[in-house]
Amino acid sequence: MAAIYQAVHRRASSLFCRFHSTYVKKMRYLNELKEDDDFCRQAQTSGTFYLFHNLSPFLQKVGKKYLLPQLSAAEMKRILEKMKETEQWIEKSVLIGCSDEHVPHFALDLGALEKSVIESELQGSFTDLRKALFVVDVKDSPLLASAQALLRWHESHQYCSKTGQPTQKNLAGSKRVCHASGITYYPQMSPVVITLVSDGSRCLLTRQSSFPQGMYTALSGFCDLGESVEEALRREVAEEVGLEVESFQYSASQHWPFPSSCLMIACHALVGGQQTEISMNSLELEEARWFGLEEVLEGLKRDYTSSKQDDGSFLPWFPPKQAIAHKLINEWVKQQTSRPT
Ligand SMILES: NC(=O)c1ccc[n+]([C@@H]2O[C@H](COP(=O)([O-])OP(=O)(O)OC[C@H]3O[C@@H](n4cnc5c(N)ncnc54)[C@H](O)[C@@H]3O)[C@@H](O)[C@H]2O)c1
Ligand SMILES: [Mg+2]
Repeated sequence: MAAIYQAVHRRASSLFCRFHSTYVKKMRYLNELKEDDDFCRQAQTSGTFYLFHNLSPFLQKVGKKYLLPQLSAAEMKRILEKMKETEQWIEKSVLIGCSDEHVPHFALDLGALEKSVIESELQGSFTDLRKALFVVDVKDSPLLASAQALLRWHESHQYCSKTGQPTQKNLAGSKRVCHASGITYYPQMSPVVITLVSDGSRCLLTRQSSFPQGMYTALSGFCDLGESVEEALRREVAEEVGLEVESFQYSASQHWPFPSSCLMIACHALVGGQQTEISMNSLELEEARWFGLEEVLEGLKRDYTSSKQDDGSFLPWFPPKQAIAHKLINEWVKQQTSRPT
């Protein structure tokens, strides 16, 4: 009965959808896949698959480029047969999007299978996300980050935290349910505020000891439970560098997979000209200092390799364009260079 209702509902929505844009149709289609297990199971037979192994994405190197291959359902079956595994593996995949033509995309972690066999069969390698994210085409990195985040969430939410019983994912992987308690778990992320503080003519960039040598970035911090974005922003700036924010402006947001699923909320903040002396919290930061426009422009031209000096020290460089900190720094430069002198 439920299946008939869903089929009728789908027919009605597709008629209704004739008047909708490609984007709206796509979002409605994805939503249906999340809500209807049978529909999603059927979609898995015509979808494409991105492979992971213990959360490392599968990449192919072609010339100097790293490609993110999508396997068809037929190729998936062939690989699984070759490894003497059943097609049921496909049901372990999670939905991560679809094309404008409604070809659904799934991510599947084959961590329990022999890595080297898959790598030689498909002529590529499973690559740590910390490398993969920065070598694939920039347009592919958000997909890679969110696919890994969803797979990671499922891997770490196999059991109900109330009953200790196994939880079960829906076909699309948009939730997990504990049938003993009836609790539904949804994928979670932690909100983080990232703030480029300026005093009007300089910007404040910081280093943690865990960063690659020479890399400086904007201040960041996890939001505490119950805090608004503006409260978290003011608190983090006060905690980490001892300054009081006068005003701030939202810039953009980004999903970030490290350490696991953050929603980065990026802002520009101003501190008063009278109040620019940094009092750094050395438990959290290794260095925090003001950078002038010239130094920022020079830093933007460098990366890890080119910042290394003959004596082994590193000149400042900033996060690559995949990181939202890069956007904040670029926006600050634009604002400084477009100001009337
Ligand atoms: N994409 C970017 O451009 C960009 C730039 C800077 C930082 N980041 C990310 O922002 C994240 C947070 O920045 P930070 O390290 O300065 O934060 P932070 O200043 O809040 O300090 C981190 C500490 O906060 C605690 N903490 C509180 N809530 C936490 C939670 N939900 N998850 C993990 N730890 C929590 C832990 O003790 C942790 O060591 C980092 O993990 C980093 O990957 C991204
Ligand atoms: Mg911080």
